[in-house]
Amino acid sequence: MNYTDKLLEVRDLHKSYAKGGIPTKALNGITFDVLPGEFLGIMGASGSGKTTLLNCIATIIKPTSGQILLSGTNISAFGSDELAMYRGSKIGYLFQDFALLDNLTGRENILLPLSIHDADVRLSEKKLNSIAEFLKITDVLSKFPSQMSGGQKQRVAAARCLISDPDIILADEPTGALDTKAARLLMEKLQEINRAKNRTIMMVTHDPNAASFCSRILFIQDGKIFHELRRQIPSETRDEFYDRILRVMAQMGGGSANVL
Ligand SMILES: Nc1ncnc2c1ncn2[C@@H]1O[C@H](COP(=O)(O)OP(=O)(O)OP(=O)(O)O)[C@@H](O)[C@H]1O
Repeated sequence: MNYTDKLLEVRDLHKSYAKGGIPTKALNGITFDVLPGEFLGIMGASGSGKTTLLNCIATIIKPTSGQILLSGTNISAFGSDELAMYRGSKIGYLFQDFALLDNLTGRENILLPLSIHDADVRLSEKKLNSIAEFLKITDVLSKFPSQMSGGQKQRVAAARCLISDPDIILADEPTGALDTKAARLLMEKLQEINRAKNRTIMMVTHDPNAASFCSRILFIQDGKIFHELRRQIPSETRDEFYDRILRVMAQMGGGSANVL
């Protein structure tokens, strides 16, 4: 593996879908890097290509052209064994709708990635208990997803991401199905995961409030990068960063937080 100080390098990424015979250009030449320890937000109007970008990095879909390198290794060239290893241990994916298995308890859902890899049971339990305490989900570990609140489900999903120590956590609208209070608690936890646990996070969001927890934001328009904002840490408060996010959103169209 080639050494690089960039965790992720996305180079001239294109993705076209053939929809009803008419190709849709979802990504139209996207290039950026992610450094270890960054909390990168991806914003943009509906249909601008955010999920497509995240899913290319997650190897859920294949780009039409361009390169994605993780720690210097081109993931687009992976064979099926390497892909399975990459998905299982290098990335964690947090979905808007949690993607928990309904017939498994919180504990079983969280341990699932480890049980697939035959991990040491006692070590796994120890790790699980410390992550559960951190995410304030200890009391729901023996409950099924149908017995949990939305916020608890998303924190269980976050614990499932953390348990396999991924290099990067990809999150697609993780607060999209949560009320304001649960969304805030999740974002505070993600920020702590990023800062105190030094995890790299890349998060797609429509919500400027959620985005204000990020250290940098890429704004996507028509499959291209339109603008980039970087939070001045520690001098810039989250409120000040939020105001700058709103201003870019206004420039991108409509002037209302709801348009993106
Ligand atoms: N499987 C697919 N087949 C055909 N077209 C698709 C497919 N997935 C996405 N698209 C199209 O690609 C473009 C980008 O979609 P994408 O889901 O990446 O946007 P997005 O920014 O995540 O949108 P949203 O914020 O609404 O989730 C859109 O025009 C969409 O209709």
